[in-house]
Amino acid sequence: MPSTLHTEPVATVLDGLLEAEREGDERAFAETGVTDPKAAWAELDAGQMAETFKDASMSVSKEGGELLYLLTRATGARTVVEYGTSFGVSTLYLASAVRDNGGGQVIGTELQADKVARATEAIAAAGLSDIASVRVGDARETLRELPESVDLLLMDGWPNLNRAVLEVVEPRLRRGALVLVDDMDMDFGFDMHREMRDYLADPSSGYLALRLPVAHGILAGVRLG
Ligand SMILES: C[S@@+](CC[C@H](N)C(=O)[O-])C[C@H]1O[C@@H](n2cnc3c(N)ncnc32)[C@H](O)[C@@H]1O
Repeated sequence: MPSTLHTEPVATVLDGLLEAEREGDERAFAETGVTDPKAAWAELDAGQMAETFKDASMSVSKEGGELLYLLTRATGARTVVEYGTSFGVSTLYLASAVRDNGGGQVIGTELQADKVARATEAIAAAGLSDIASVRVGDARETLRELPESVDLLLMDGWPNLNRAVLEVVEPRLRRGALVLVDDMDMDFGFDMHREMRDYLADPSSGYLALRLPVAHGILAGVRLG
C-alpha cells in the first residue's frame, strides 16, 4: 500500500513548501535584520520574534519530516499535538502518517496569524483538512484544551518555551507517548534547549530520552509512566 506521503496531492504540496523554504528562507532571514540572535532573544518576546520571522518557514527538512512520518507510523499515533506549525510542513508529514494509521487528528498551533492562514491553505490543498487543524496563538494558551489522551507531541516552536509548553500538554500524554524536540543542533547564539534537555534527562521526570542525529537534531523522549 503506498503511503499518503508519496501520493497526490500531498507529495506535490510538500515539494512546493520544501522548495519555497530552500529558495526563500535565506532572504527572509536577511530581511529580519537580526545579526545577533542572542541579543534579539534577550530583547524580544515570543510574539515579537514570531513577527520578526513571519516570512521564514524554518521548516523541518525532508529527512526530518520523513523521520516524523516514520515515528508516527511506528507508534500508531492517532492523536498528535504540534507546537510551532509555521507554513505547515511538519504538520503535513504528521497528518499523512495519522491518515495512514487509520485516521485521527493533528492539532497544530502557531503564534503568527498569516502563517496559520498559509498552513491551513496547505493542509486543504493536501486534502488533509479532516485530520489537521491549526490553532492561532501562543501554545501555552492554545493547548490548554486537548483531547483526553495524546500519543505524540512535536515541539518545534521557540525552544526556550518548550518546557512551559510541555507543562501544559504533559497531563494529556499517555503512557508510552513520544515527545520529539526539533532543532537540537541549531545555533541560536546560546543554549536555548538546556531547560528541556535537563528535564527530559532527569529520571524523576518520567521519560527516557535520546538525541537522534538526524536532520537538525531531534531529541526523542518516551513518557514512561
Ligand atoms: C521552526 S518554526 C516551525 C516549523 C514547522 N514545524 C515546520 O516544519 O514547518 C517555529 C514556529 O513556531 C512559532 N512559535 C514560536 N513560539 C510559539 C508559541 N509560543 N506558540 C505558538 N507558535 C510559536 C513561530 O512563529 C514559528 O513559525
